[in-house]
Amino acid sequence: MDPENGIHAAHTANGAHEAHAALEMQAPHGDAAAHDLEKGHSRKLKDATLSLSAQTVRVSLEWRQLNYSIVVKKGKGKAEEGKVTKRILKNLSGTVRAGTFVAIMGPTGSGKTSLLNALAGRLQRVGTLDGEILVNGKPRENTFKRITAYVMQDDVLYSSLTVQETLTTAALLRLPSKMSPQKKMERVDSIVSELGLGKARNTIIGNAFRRGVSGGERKRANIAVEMLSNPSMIFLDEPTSGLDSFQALNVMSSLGALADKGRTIISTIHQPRSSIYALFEDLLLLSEGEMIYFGPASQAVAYFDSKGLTCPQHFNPADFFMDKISLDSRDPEREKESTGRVKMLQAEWQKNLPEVTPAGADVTKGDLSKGLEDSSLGKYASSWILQFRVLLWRAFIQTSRDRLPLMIALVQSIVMSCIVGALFSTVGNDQKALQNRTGVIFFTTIFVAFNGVFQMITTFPVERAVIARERAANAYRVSAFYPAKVIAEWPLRVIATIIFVTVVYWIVGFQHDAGKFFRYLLIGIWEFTAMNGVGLLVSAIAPTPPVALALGPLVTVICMLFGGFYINLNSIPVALRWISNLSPIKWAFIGFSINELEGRSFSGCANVTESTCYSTGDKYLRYLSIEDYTVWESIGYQTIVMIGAHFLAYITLRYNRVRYQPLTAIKKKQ
Ligand SMILES: Nc1ncnc2c1ncn2[C@@H]1O[C@H](COP(=O)(O)OP(=O)(O)OP(=O)(O)O)[C@@H](O)[C@H]1O
Repeated sequence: MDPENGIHAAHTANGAHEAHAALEMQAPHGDAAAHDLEKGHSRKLKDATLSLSAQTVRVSLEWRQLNYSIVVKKGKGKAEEGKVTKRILKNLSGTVRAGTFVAIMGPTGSGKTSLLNALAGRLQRVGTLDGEILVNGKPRENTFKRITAYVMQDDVLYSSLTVQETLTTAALLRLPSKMSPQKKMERVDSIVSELGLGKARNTIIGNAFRRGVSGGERKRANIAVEMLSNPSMIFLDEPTSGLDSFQALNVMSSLGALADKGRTIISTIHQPRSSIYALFEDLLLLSEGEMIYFGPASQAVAYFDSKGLTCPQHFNPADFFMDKISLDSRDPEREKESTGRVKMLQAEWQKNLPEVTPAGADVTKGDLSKGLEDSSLGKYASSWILQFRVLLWRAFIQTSRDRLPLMIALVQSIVMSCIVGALFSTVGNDQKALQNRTGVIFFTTIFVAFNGVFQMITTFPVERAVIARERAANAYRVSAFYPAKVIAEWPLRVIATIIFVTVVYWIVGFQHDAGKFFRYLLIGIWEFTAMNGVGLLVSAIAPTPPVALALGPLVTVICMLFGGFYINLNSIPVALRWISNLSPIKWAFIGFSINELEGRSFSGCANVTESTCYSTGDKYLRYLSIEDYTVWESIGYQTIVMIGAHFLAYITLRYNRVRYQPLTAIKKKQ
């Protein structure tokens, strides 16, 4: 079957189906974002397949003498002085015409992702990139990012949102404010239709622990999010990784259809099956950072044939090329033979280069700003307040549906409060009771602290990948994201702390006074909120989730050490006292202790003269060196620590971001 006709036929059939499915779809309920969603859904799908290409400017891309190298090691001894530089991309030149579907193929480590990232402006600020990259004949500028999309290899999406909700939030955030909500929803519908996501529309994205859409649908949802801004050029890194061959064909067919509509598609791919290979218009083969072939995919077999490498009949050309351009290091003989072949192919390509990709050939000229839907826009498409509302809604939905972490915290609270209750229920009122009461108080501070930190370090580091992607696309400000996240999640996360503190307070038999109880509860809630900030700070600093999981307990234990229980606050060396002032555990311990012990009498000192006998709680507070504070002062200091922790977490999140090589300042090779 002609793959192109196949795609078109499937696409048209899908279009009708999606339109029908969209009309039947249930709109989620909730706040303003959801309201926008409902409006979008209740409308008639007048033009579900509204052509995105109508507004798309055609974009071509050229690159000349592109070199990318990184310093992998710096020598120590004199003989090794200087740097060891690894050349990842070597003198690459080429042109991608507007509206073509280009596949970048090559063995692992050949530089495919590096080239894709260099062209897309997503190469991290590691190493040196030089050469020339032109878009429609001109150097890239900031507009370039707004008319292009980049689809990462990993599908980083919120697992508990449905496909529809994922796309709706993305549309509300990324499309210009002056576009009406209805138009935004039309855009969502049209993309759902274009990418064949109709059936999956109301299914959650899912993850390894929770079944959601299929791998192919998740990949298409990922592509759909990036498609919302109606990009003229789409870069994709291994869009078929992790998919079975049928799903892979579906995804690649969808991309082929997008190219047919005038978009330029550049995608890396590992080893496509022959029906996927047939979808590519142009093929770029890389080996060891050098070009082996770049031209029509249909002529690649003939090109290899002309170099003495004949592809057997009925053999997948992609497999054949990979066999011929990979280095085989299984034994020295094979390595020598394969190295010689790759070098020959690299040299042959260099000879052909001026003829095959003449500078400026087939280059589309055109003003990129014509591809912008709102050229007056600043860095962000939507206003701060809309971003805040949408992110608040999303954070609430994600957290309330992601029940496992909440359930774990809840079960921990119930189990631990029962154990603590059983252990301390006969705590009494004698001298031993003093030790027992302060023991249970300190244990409460520790439990609440771990609860606050763990709920963040087990969820937020994973979420950071999504945030990184969204920030790279300038979807929203961190100043909108951070408060929305904290405010939306807090009511759900704090429940475990409320249960623990309440049960322990009454089972142990702390003072039967409503005012005292509510102050005690407030101290616990405040400590939890402060430790939430510490958890977010740790997660924002940690480069990976495992680092966050290691760092979180470490920081909590330090807070514990300086908490005033293991070491008397006056015994802490003066130079280190500032650390204890930063510990939410210390302020909670002080608040809890004063609230419970102040004004309370303890038996067992009638005939005792030793100063270690404490007839009143106030005496014991003096012994703990916390008699100078009041409950409200401890809450006040805790408030400062809480605000400080959240502020630092926000600042870290804001500035600890991936930095890319500049778009324009590529140095020309001398
Ligand atoms: N930041 C970096 N530090 C060190 N080496 C790097 C870095 N980035 C890329 N490389 C190296 O450059 C080479 C090309 O990497 P790249 O990811 O572009 O290859 P690839 O063809 O996409 O590989 P794969 O198919 O395995 O994803 C590899 O040897 C890789 O180890």
